[in-house]
Amino acid sequence: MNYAIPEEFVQLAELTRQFVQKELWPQEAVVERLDEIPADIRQALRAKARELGLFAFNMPESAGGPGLPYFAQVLIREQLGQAGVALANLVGRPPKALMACSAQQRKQFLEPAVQGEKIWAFALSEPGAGSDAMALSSRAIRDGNGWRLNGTKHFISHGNEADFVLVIANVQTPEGQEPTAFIVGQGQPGFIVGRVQQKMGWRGYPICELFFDDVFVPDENRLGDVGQGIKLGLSNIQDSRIGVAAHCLGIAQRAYDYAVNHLRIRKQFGRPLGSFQGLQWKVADMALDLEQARALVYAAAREMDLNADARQSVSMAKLSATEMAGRVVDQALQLLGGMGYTTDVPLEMLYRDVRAFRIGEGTSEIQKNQIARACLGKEVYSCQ
Ligand SMILES: Cc1cc2nc3c(=O)[nH]c(=O)nc-3n(C[C@H](O)[C@H](O)[C@H](O)COP(=O)(O)OP(=O)(O)OC[C@H]3O[C@@H](n4cnc5c(N)ncnc54)[C@H](O)[C@@H]3O)c2cc1C
Repeated sequence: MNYAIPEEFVQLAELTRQFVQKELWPQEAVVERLDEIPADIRQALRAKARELGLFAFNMPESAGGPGLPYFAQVLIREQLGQAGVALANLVGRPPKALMACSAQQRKQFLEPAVQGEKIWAFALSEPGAGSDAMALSSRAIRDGNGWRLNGTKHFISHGNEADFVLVIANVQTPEGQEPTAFIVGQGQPGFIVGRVQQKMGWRGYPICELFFDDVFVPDENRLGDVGQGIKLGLSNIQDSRIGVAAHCLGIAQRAYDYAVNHLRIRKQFGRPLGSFQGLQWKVADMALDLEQARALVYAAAREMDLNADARQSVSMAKLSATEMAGRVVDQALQLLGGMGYTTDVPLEMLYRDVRAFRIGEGTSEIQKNQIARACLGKEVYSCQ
């Protein structure tokens, strides 16, 4: 399909495609086996991503990033999605919430994040607060020139290895509980890394429990104002959702390409598999499914570039692309037969990896809520 992609964005996507295929694909087997990215490989790949200008591709120029439009970011992320999740994420995307850094905080937090010198984790989810992010039980209480932070977080990506964690906790004010963002450094007294949570896919990409036991946070490590925590934490939720959607296009495309190639060369009953009409129709369904999702993702990114309220379109794109990728990878694996189930080909990895995207950055059900709210209007939608 012709999406009238500007030539410079086509080149960016091509540069990313080559990086993925030359640098990331060869490391997938070792990451899958070890469930971690060895330090030397991690450093080399981060350096390469920086050299190619891909690092922090999500950041605006004012933060030292390339200032790419969302459409270009989506094209890059789509290509990165063709690699295993942990490797794809080495191309850092610092939390956009850091844009709220004060002039003083920029040097210490924002700049090292954009340059890839410091790794960040974002800690919102708790055992009692998932889709309902407002149900936080983490608390911060005023203590002299700072705060005492107590609480438990879980599922925190890179929480065990991040230099800094952006923690959202409630502060009691006369108006009630006000979610507020705090920056906590690794190794600070009372900051305890708990279990690395074992999971189905995303090997080499740790998620873990974090405990905050009376951690002292100086006031200069508060990000934004009291009460701005959820707003800040979720300030890049549209970016994250469109990014996940684009990533899933990449996963699905890789699986689809693998399956189509297999149908061309594999023969059974004396004929290429691709000559059986039952399988041809599967390919047609996969191609259609993929292209429908791609059209939604590209359209939503363009809407974001127009500074429009793109919440409904982004939720449609996220819902459509993540669900589509699950279906396409499943069919692709089926088309490879027994080979698809082995670790000799990447389909079983993609099958495991793709599942989490229907959960993170707002589940499929939460995307439907967002879409329905826009369709029905807030008053009717929220009427009890
Ligand atoms: C791989 C991975 C990485 C993650 N990384 C991070 C991270 O770095 N930082 C972080 O803070 N969090 C992270 N998370 C957590 C993630 O954001 C949550 O898992 C997600 O928001 C869903 O919350 P939950 O798991 O508590 O599910 P729940 O909210 O308990 O939902 C359970 C089920 O109920 C459904 N449901 C809930 N409410 C409604 C409703 N109102 N209407 C209809 N259905 C509903 C959900 O869709 C889901 O199917 C990560 C999760 C995963 C899997």
